[in-house]
Amino acid sequence: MSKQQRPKAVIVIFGATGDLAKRKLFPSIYRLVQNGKIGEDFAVVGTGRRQWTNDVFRENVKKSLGSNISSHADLDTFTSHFFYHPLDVSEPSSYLGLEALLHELEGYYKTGGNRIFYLAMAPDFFGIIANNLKASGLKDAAGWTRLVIEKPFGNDLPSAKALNKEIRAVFDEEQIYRIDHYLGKEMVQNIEVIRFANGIFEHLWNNRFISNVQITSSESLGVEDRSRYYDNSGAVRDMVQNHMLQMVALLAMEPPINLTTEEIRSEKVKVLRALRQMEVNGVDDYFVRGQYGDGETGIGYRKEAPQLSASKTETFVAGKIMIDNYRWAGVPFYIRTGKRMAKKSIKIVVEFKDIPMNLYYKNKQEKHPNLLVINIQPNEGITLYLNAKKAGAGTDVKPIKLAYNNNGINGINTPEAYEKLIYDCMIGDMTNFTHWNEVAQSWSFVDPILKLWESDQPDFPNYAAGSMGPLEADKLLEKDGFHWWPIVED
Ligand SMILES: NC(=O)C1=CN([C@@H]2O[C@H](COP(=O)(O)OP(=O)(O)OC[C@H]3O[C@@H](n4cnc5c(N)ncnc54)[C@H](OP(=O)(O)O)[C@@H]3O)[C@@H](O)[C@H]2O)C=CC1
Ligand SMILES: O=C1O[C@H](COP(=O)(O)O)[C@@H](O)[C@H](O)[C@H]1O
Repeated sequence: MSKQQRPKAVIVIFGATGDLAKRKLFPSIYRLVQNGKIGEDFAVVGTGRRQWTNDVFRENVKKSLGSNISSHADLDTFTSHFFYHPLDVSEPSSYLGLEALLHELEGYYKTGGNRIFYLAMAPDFFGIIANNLKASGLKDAAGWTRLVIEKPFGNDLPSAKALNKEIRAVFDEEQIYRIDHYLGKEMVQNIEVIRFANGIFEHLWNNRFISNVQITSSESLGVEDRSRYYDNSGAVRDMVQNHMLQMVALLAMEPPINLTTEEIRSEKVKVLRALRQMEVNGVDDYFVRGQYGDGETGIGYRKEAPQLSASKTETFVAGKIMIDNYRWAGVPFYIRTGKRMAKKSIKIVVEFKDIPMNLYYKNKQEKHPNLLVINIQPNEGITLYLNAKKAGAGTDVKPIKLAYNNNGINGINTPEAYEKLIYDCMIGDMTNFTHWNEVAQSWSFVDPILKLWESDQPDFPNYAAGSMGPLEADKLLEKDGFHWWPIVED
């Protein structure tokens, strides 16, 4: 990429002393610079209430990169682009000094007056920050201004609508980048290509040939030091409303008429609109929840922090999602996600229907349906499970697999999701960010689950740390004649 094409901007991170900035944002910006995607024309301004200096901030940025650095000289040059401005976001006067700093940096780094405001903070602050960016004049930059908003966007549909109204009073929809980092994952982006660039799949991609789809995002970690946030959120808000439903939308959408942001988003919205809406008293037929107790891999959720001792927050969700449209009528999309499960894995299994008559199995009850597995993490790739003849005499069958592994050199995955999304924001590509209509439809789908689960008393804990979740999650599929395909690393 020539130097002229590299995007230029000052990136202001609200919440720069927090976990997300440290674990994801700084390392991603570093890699973008290392890979030549951004050049010299950038600066990062970190904010938080902590009274840090530029030097302290730069030390923290360095630490966040761990051992993933090419040389110490490069590192000093890199962190010299980082500046810290202490600020309490709810205090309008604290924004004044920020404008002066941005002005100075824009002159020095020749960023064309382009500004990204990245809100890496709790959602309660999103509206306040947007209003203060307007009141202080910070949003009226000489170049373009973009607002990146972390999830969760609201707490339910009414609060999301209120938040959206507040933000839209300041920013246009085209300036709002609602980030869902799953949309930056290589293999999540690959779903569209696997589907629409392969005749052998696309023609079979419907209710005549697919019996069910299973999407798992299991984590081996618990809530770590995020329990304050997590306990008010739970797995439905934290994972289902956003990441899991986005994967459902990509798997189920119709081919867009072209690859523009508008067309792709609009196809996803159509799927989300077609999700079968549950009544509160019908949720139990479709969704089950869990919370981990003591187990092989650790202590129970309620013991992780004093304020969790009687928590009824779900750390696991499994659900059956029906898409009531022509292509998908009758095909369950099962999802499950949870903390402290047996392993970290993100995987999609597309199970194809059985052939009408089974000539080759010895045992007529035996079934080896064809599966297309999309491995998202930790391995990236696709595996197709087929049946073939056992070598030797006779026509006995054995399942075989064709596997494609997308991992980079030495098993290092392709660019980190945040790296791609920060870059997309810098070049103004909103395709892999969620439009308000997607967010609203997703809340509308999960709201009945939240309503029911907030109103009754669950029997927690109901799964052991290190397991694949509660028995109810297995029963959910068994009653339809299916079972979860085991999570093996293909
Ligand atoms: N961490 C993660 O893995 C992920 C996080 N997210 C989302 O990212 C966002 C941030 O999460 P995370 O980094 O974990 O949160 P943290 O609690 O680690 O960080 C919160 C940040 O907000 C700052 N802050 C809090 N109150 C104020 C205030 N009044 N004025 C100025 N700054 C303030 C804190 O700085 P200080 O203490 O210095 O004031 C800190 O930098 C959330 O929306 C979360 O849902 C999304 C996906 C994953
Ligand atoms: O958004 C979130 O995602 C992470 C899981 O992300 P992954 O890329 O590691 O699959 C989850 O741990 C966190 O609770 C949630 O807020």
